[in-house]
Amino acid sequence: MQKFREIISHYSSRTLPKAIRIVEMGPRDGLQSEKKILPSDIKVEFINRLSECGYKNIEVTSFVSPKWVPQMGDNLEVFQRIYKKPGVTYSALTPNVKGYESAKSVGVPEVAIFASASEGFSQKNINCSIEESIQRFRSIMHSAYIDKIRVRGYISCVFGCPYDGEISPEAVRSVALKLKEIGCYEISLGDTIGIGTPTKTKALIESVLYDLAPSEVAVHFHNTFDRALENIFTALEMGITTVDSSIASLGGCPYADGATGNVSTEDVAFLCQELGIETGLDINALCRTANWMSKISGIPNRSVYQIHE
Ligand SMILES: CC(C)(COP(=O)([O-])OP(=O)([O-])OC[C@H]1O[C@@H](n2cnc3c(N)ncnc32)[C@H](O)[C@@H]1OP(=O)([O-])[O-])[C@@H](O)C(=O)NCCC(=O)NCCSC(=O)C[C@@](C)(O)CC(=O)[O-]
Repeated sequence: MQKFREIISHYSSRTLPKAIRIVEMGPRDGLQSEKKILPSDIKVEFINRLSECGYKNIEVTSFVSPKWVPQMGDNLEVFQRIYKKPGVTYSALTPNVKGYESAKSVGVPEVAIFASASEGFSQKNINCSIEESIQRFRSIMHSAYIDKIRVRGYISCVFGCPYDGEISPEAVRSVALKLKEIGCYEISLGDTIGIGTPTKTKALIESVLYDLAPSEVAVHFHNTFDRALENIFTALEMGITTVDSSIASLGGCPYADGATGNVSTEDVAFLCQELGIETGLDINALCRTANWMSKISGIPNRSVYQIHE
């Protein structure tokens, strides 16, 4: 809680947005690197519970190769079985046209393509160079435009890469511009290995805001070194209003050893509440869902803000 106190005292005098949108990552980024593959029944119930927490956006699964990420191998079943609450957008990751077509076959209304700011991670994660990935994504964009499916873009390794080391803000800016040019409505900046700091966050956001409006940028921090919350509030000060997070701080990345989960949704929502920022989320419902998930899956709840039932 000391961290919370520091953030509240540091940011309460700053200019922050009145409201933000939180995109829930738990079912996808959260579960994709868990050693244990959870039964589809649990995933479906998990997403149904999340749907009652007040989100507008939940990333449900990924239509990637099951040989690469077996944890998401039940993508079709999970997407088909979840209750689709009106007003909530349920999205999924698609790395190529094959994934896109599978997602479309079960009525996914929004997909996300995922590029990297580093060549090494691009090769390890999606088996092609950055430039080749952009070409693949063009084919997805072409179909998505015809099908009226919205496309979000991710950039991984925005500060550093487990294979290539430090990444410059200019490298991220260049990929962000390409994703915008091919038609992504929003680009989420992924600190995949969680090495961001407020100073680095400021430099990165300044760089991408040369080409993108703040409303076209989201931030996606993993919390490896416990800096994610400070980085988020630095981004909010700079006009960003979309934050990716994961309930119970679930997650990691199958191709970035040692990276821990996304920043906790409960922690972000609680701090926003204390700072007078509207998230639309019911914090008690979030905490109960995190407790349920942790109990049924055996995955620890790593959120700082918890309720003990
Ligand atoms: C991109 C590929 C598929 C290339 O993988 P590849 O092996 O180069 O693919 P390929 O086109 O050569 O095909 C090989 C086989 O895979 C099949 N295949 C091909 N595509 C699909 C598909 N979509 N769905 C199901 N199956 C597929 C294809 O049909 C074929 O099957 P076979 O003939 O051998 O039986 C692979 O590398 C892959 O799936 N990678 C995804 C890895 C992944 O999900 N990583 C985690 C994502 S998280 C992330 O990136 C970071 C982020 C977004 O969270 C932000 C952050 O945290 O910072």
